[in-house]
Amino acid sequence: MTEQSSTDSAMRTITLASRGSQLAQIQTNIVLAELEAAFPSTSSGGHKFTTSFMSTAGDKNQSQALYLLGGKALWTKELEVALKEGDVDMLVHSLKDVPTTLPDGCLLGAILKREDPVDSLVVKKGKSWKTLEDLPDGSVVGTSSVRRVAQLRRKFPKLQFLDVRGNLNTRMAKLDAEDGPYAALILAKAGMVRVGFGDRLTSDILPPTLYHAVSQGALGVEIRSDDAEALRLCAALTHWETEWRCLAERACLRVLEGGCSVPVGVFSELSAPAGEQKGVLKLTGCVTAIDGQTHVEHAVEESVASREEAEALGAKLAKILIETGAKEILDEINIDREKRIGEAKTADEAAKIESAMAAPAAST
Ligand SMILES: NCc1[nH]cc(CCC(=O)O)c1CC(=O)O
Repeated sequence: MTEQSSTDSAMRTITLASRGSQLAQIQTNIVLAELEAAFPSTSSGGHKFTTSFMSTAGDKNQSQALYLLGGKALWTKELEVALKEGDVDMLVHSLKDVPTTLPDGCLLGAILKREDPVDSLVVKKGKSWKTLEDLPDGSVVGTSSVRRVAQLRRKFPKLQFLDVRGNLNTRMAKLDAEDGPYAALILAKAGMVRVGFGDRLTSDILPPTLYHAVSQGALGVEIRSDDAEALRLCAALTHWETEWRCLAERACLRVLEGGCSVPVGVFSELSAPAGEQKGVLKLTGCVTAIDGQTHVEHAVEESVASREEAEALGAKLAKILIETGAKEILDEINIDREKRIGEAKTADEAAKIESAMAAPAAST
C-alpha cells in the first residue's frame, strides 16, 4: 500500500468497472455521475473517480444458448477477480445478472433506484403489430430467457420462441434483418430505455401475463467486503425502497435455486409512509415448468422495517411456492439435468451442462 492511500483516503482514486457493452458502459457512467455529484472534488482534494471496461465470458461467446454457457457467474466472475486483486474498486452490474450468493470477500455496497422492471415487446421494423396478441399464429418471438418462454408458452401456444443472443444493438439488427426469422423480441424495458431504444418498444407485457426477472431494472454496485471507504461512498447511492424490494426478490430466488436454474418471475411493491424507512411490502412470485405446462404462483404481504425483514419475506414466499408445487417443477428440471449430464459424450461437456444448469443467468 502506498503512503498516500494509507494516510489520506481522500486522495484515493476509485475505479468503477463493468463489462464493455454499450449498456454496461452507460450504466457505469450513471453510477459515476451520481458519485461525482455526491462527492464533488474540491481544490483541496476530494475523491477522484475513473472507469474501466472489460469483456467477460458472456460477451465473448454469443453463439451458444445461454443455458449451455459457463454457469451463474457468466457476467461477473472475471470482474470479481479484478475487484479482489484491487485493480478496480466498484463493479457496476445489472443486478438481475448478479448471482444471489456473492463470492467471499465481495458484497453489494449499493442498489440504485430502479427503472421500470417490466418486459416489453419490440416488433420488426415496418410491421404494424403492437402486442403479442397482434402477432399472426406461428410468428417467431426472440428471447434468450427461459423465464419468458416458459410463462408465455402457456398463454400464447400458437407463437414460437427462439433464442436470440448478443448485445442490444446486435439483437435489434437480427430483428430488423429482412430475411431474419423474428417477428418481435421481448426485452427488459430498462435496458432498452438506457441505450436509447425506448421508442422501439410497442407494448409492455405486464403481470399476470409475464412476471419479470428478480431485480430487473436495478443497478447494483459490488465492492470488496473490507473496503470501508467504498462502502461509505456507496451509502449515498442506495435507494432503500429499491434495495428492500430487490433483496426480498433475491432472497426468494436464493431459496428456490437449490442448485438448479429455474424460470422464476416476480413482482414487488413497497408502500412506505412519507419520510419513514419502513412500509408494506407485497411480493408475488411464480415458478413455471420449462414447457409451460405447470405454473405455481403466490403472493405475500407484510409490514417490514428492515432489510432483514424484507429478505425474510422473500424467503417465506419461496418456501410457500416450494410447498405448493414448485418442488415438483424443480425436481423435474433436476431430473432433466441429470439425464443430460448422463448423455454427455465427454466429461468436459458434462461439466459444462452441470455448471450451466446451476445458473440463474439462464433464467433472466
Ligand atoms: N439478461 C441480459 C440483461 N441483463 C440486464 C438487462 C437490462 C435490464 C436490466 O437492467 O434489468 C438485460 C437485457 C434484457 O434482459 O433485455
